[in-house]
Amino acid sequence: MFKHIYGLLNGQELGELREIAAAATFVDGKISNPHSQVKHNLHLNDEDAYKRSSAIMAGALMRNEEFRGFAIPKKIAPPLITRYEPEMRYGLHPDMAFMRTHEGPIRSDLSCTIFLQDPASYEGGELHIKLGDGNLRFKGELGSAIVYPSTTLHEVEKVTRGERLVGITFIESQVVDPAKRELIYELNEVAAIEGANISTESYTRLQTVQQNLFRRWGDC
Ligand SMILES: O=C(O)CCC(=O)C(=O)O
Ligand SMILES: [Fe+2]
Repeated sequence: MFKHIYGLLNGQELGELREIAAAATFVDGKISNPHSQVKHNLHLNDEDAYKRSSAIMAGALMRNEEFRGFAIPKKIAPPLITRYEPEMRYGLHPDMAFMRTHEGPIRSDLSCTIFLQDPASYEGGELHIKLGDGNLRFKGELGSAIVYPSTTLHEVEKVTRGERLVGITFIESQVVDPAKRELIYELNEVAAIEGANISTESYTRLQTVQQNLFRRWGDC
């Protein structure tokens, strides 16, 4: 399942992130994956800038109800600003199952791209996700984010004009199994939408089902 979160970042946050990116130093993205033959991008590499920018993006994700409902996050890797200049791309790859972050190890259940650039200002650079013979392409609006399963094979297509600036992060969910997470998400969404339209007794029973499913399928 895929979730597009519109308006994740407000104007002030976007401004700060773009200012941080403009002043920071970037290095070859292979720093995090030296053996990759397909990774051609740039990672922000400046401790203070990383701290400030990841706090803004992680804060925006954690206050966003849509994100929390969909991802049921346990841990979020500090989001990292990544830049693609013309001719840069990140060829088809799977994401690593386990990652080390300076806040400790996490399992990547979901991957997330936060779009920090107006899509009209660059050409190419679509996030392309393969689903068997199917293909999904995302080029999000400024300030929006796409959350997708880390289990997919995906790539960032070549940027042919302008600059693609994004924040990337990985999320460990309280519900490991994607099918179970999706069922909990759907049930919670319907309960939130319809809760006021059913009797108090039925709503209480529904809440019991929600909590007991979560208790069975989730972990803390
Ligand atoms: O930039 C993106 O949209 C995704 C990058 C990516 O696939 C990764 O860092 O593993
Ligand atoms: Fe990836």
